[in-house]
Amino acid sequence: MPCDMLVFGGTGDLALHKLLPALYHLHRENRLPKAMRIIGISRKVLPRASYIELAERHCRAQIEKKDFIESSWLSFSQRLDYLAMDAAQAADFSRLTSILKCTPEHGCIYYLATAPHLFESIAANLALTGLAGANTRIVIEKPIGHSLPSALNINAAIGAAFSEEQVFRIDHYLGKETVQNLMALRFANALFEPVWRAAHIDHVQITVNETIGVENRGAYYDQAGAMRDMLQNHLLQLLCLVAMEAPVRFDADAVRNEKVKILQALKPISGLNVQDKTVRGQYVAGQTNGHTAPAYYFEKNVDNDSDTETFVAIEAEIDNWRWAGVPFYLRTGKRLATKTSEIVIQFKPVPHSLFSDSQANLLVIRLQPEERISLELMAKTPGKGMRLEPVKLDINLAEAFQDSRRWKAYERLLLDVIENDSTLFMRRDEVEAAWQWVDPILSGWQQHYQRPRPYPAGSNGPEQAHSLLERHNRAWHA
Ligand SMILES: NC(=O)C1=CN([C@@H]2O[C@H](COP(=O)(O)OP(=O)(O)OC[C@H]3O[C@@H](n4cnc5c(N)ncnc54)[C@H](OP(=O)(O)O)[C@@H]3O)[C@@H](O)[C@H]2O)C=CC1
Ligand SMILES: O=C1O[C@H](COP(=O)(O)O)[C@@H](O)[C@H](O)[C@H]1O
Repeated sequence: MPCDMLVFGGTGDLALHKLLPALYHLHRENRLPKAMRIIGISRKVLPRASYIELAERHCRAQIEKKDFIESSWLSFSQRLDYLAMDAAQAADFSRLTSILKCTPEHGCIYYLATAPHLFESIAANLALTGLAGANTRIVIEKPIGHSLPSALNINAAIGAAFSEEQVFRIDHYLGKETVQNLMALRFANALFEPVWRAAHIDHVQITVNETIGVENRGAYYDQAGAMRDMLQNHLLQLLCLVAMEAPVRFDADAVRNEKVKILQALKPISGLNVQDKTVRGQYVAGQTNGHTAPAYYFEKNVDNDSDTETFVAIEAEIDNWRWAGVPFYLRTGKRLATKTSEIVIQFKPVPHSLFSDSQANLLVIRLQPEERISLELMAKTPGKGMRLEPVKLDINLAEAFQDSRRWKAYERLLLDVIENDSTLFMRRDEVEAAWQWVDPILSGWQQHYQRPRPYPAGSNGPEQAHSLLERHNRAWHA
């Protein structure tokens, strides 16, 4: 169906760095509906030509030189338009009716790339203006709220204006190729299913380490912290994909039914337990990428006495038959030594070892910086005697599929919205179940763990995050 896309927050960081470059790629590959217009919206008064200049400047910086084709940009820019309005003001929405064609034959996608406090009023005003009909969709960004009550309010307000099928709650980690490959690995190969359970798996690690600090997002981040910014959404979604049962079909409801069961089975962590099961950290000054990075509390728009965590590690457990007794170690943080996102499945050792140097198998699913899947197996070293060493069965996904361009997460997800496929988006009950687990940890922190542990920028995080595993004779995958 032909449609237009309205990007509320069209001059913001997300729109300029992620959404417009992704839409450009889709345009260049002829994936966008023919006459689809992309209309940026924010309060700043800007002529259309200046918006196009702003978009071009950012797209040129984001897109690889070889992919930025002048003629493609020119035709893409013809799709771009801009409207200055205040999305908090109901009266301003009447301006949309004159520029939008919301008919049964022509749809409209509303992408809310604004702060979450605007979500409720935007949804309500779109409905009041008659712009929330069946041919429309609304996309909202994580984090959805900052707690369960606020998420319930946002979901209720969105739900009052749009039906659940029209709502796309985006978590860009689900758009990453290797994350989708995790489903292929688990459910398209007979090999892993028999061993994918407590009897054979010692523990699972999910790591999303970043080298960047809070950049220009201090005002938002200081209110959110690593728990709300990353763990409540991206890491819990990864955990769901590792742990869920096989869905009966690969469709939105079947996949999301299985994911929500995992979130509901997470063993609660609350009260004093947070001191045992979680680690909060905050970076202080240190060396990163050859320069000195300031302490978090000296970053722009961050409170000088901030208690916000820039690092979190958790030992989580899933109370169900498949996973009883298997710890899932989650960690994420900013200003760490390396940018690494990976899922590590540590298998149990063989039940009876014939060889003194045998080690348990390890499956590493690397999302970033490169996409690869590697399985460490024990093998005999050449020559006399039975000396064993781990060797890797290693698939570099970029090399395995050399002929195809690797899609960025937002490209895949934006196309899914356009094609009305919500399989890789979070359903309302998933978001609420995730907050249900996270909220008691946040209140446990307030009462029993207010001060985060300091760690130098450029390090591997606070010492306590290592002790979390070492006390059980385990270690984070290096
Ligand atoms: N940046 C990122 O990488 C990511 C962001 N997100 C989420 O995306 C959303 C946007 O984040 P981000 O782009 O960083 O935020 P920014 O602060 O960079 O951008 C906010 C945008 O909203 C506009 N805006 C603010 N108030 C209004 C208003 N009343 N009416 C109309 N427009 C308004 C701003 O323009 P103006 O002030 O001119 O009105 C600006 O264009 C947030 O929910 C964030 O959590 C999620 C994942 C990653
Ligand atoms: O959602 C977010 O994700 C980014 C990390 O995304 P990645 O794709 O670069 O791994 C993070 O920097 C940001 O704080 C957070 O809001």
